[in-house]
Amino acid sequence: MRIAVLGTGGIGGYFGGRLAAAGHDVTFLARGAHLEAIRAHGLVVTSVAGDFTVQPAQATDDIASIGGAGPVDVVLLAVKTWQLPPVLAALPALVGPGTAVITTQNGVEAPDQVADAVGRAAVLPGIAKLFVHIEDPGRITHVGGPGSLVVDEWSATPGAPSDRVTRLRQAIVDSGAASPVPEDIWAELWSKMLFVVPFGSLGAALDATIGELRSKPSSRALLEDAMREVEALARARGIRLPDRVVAGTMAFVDDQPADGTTTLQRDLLEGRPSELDAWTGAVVRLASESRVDVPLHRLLLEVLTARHPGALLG
Ligand SMILES: NC(=O)C1=CN([C@@H]2O[C@H](COP(=O)(O)OP(=O)(O)OC[C@H]3O[C@@H](n4cnc5c(N)ncnc54)[C@H](OP(=O)(O)O)[C@@H]3O)[C@@H](O)[C@H]2O)C=CC1
Ligand SMILES: CC(C)(CO)C(=O)C(=O)O
Repeated sequence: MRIAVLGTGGIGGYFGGRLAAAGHDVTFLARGAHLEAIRAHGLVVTSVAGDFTVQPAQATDDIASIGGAGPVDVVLLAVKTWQLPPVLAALPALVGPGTAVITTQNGVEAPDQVADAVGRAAVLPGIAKLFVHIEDPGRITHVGGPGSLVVDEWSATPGAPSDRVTRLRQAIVDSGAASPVPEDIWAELWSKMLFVVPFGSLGAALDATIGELRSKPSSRALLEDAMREVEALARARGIRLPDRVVAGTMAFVDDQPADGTTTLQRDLLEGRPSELDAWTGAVVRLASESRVDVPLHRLLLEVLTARHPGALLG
């Protein structure tokens, strides 16, 4: 398959790297010192699921040059939410009638943003579950989590995946990652939101790891309360979340590496622009639209915005 990885960070470097190592024709969009290191030494991935290096790796900082060779089969869209606008502006040149554009962003709004650029038929909502980051220029580190990338068509027929989704899931599995079949991709996307937004915003507000949040009774209770707010919002919007989704998510929380933190928390605490608007901001915004009360998320948004004035600047 001809694949464009737009954003070679934790997610793009990990899943794109595995697909390249498995023999697919992958071009990585990267920039700066990271791009230089990839060009010089390849893309080096250290992973609890097995280390590998893509060398040579096809990498560029010019999206137009990828589209210049015609549409690709798959776009793995793996930039942060606030980095989407310029990438989406260039995306149409990479998309032909059969191209699948996989979203990997946390939150629930990226699929619609991509659909506005290239149409719903191209979009495969995706959910990445793993802890992975850029360690140094050219080097990606995967420290834990399921290591999965769930994908499906926008309007999937249960039990009857499209040919391109079947091929893609098989390619992901053959590359050494997991790609479980979701019952309902939208419920899966919201379930991830229900996990990551409470974890991310409370982790940032309290400067706590997942191990600390889950082991102190006070923060554990807040985590569950925040998850219940997202559950109420999702159900109000007609999302068919699994029964007992909060209990199931807390069991998942208990299973994650104790020192795990979210990308949101790390970006906020290190003073970088962040996805706060797409995570906590989206919960508050969508709740107001759906007339659902989310006081804990409102408080977290207020506190984090006041404490990190650059957080909403993309
Ligand atoms: N990391 C994780 O464990 C998980 C992340 N996610 C989600 O996946 C998405 C991606 O996250 P993650 O991989 O951590 O992010 P990273 O910041 O690690 O990766 C994004 C990469 O894209 C690059 N980039 C952005 N715009 C451009 C551009 N126009 N041209 C070239 N390069 C560009 C960035 O470069 P630069 O640094 O120079 O801006 C960066 O290297 C997020 O929405 C996140 O919520 C989901 C599950 C787990
Ligand atoms: C918490 C984590 C690593 C879970 O996949 C995540 O999605 C993020 O930090 O963006």
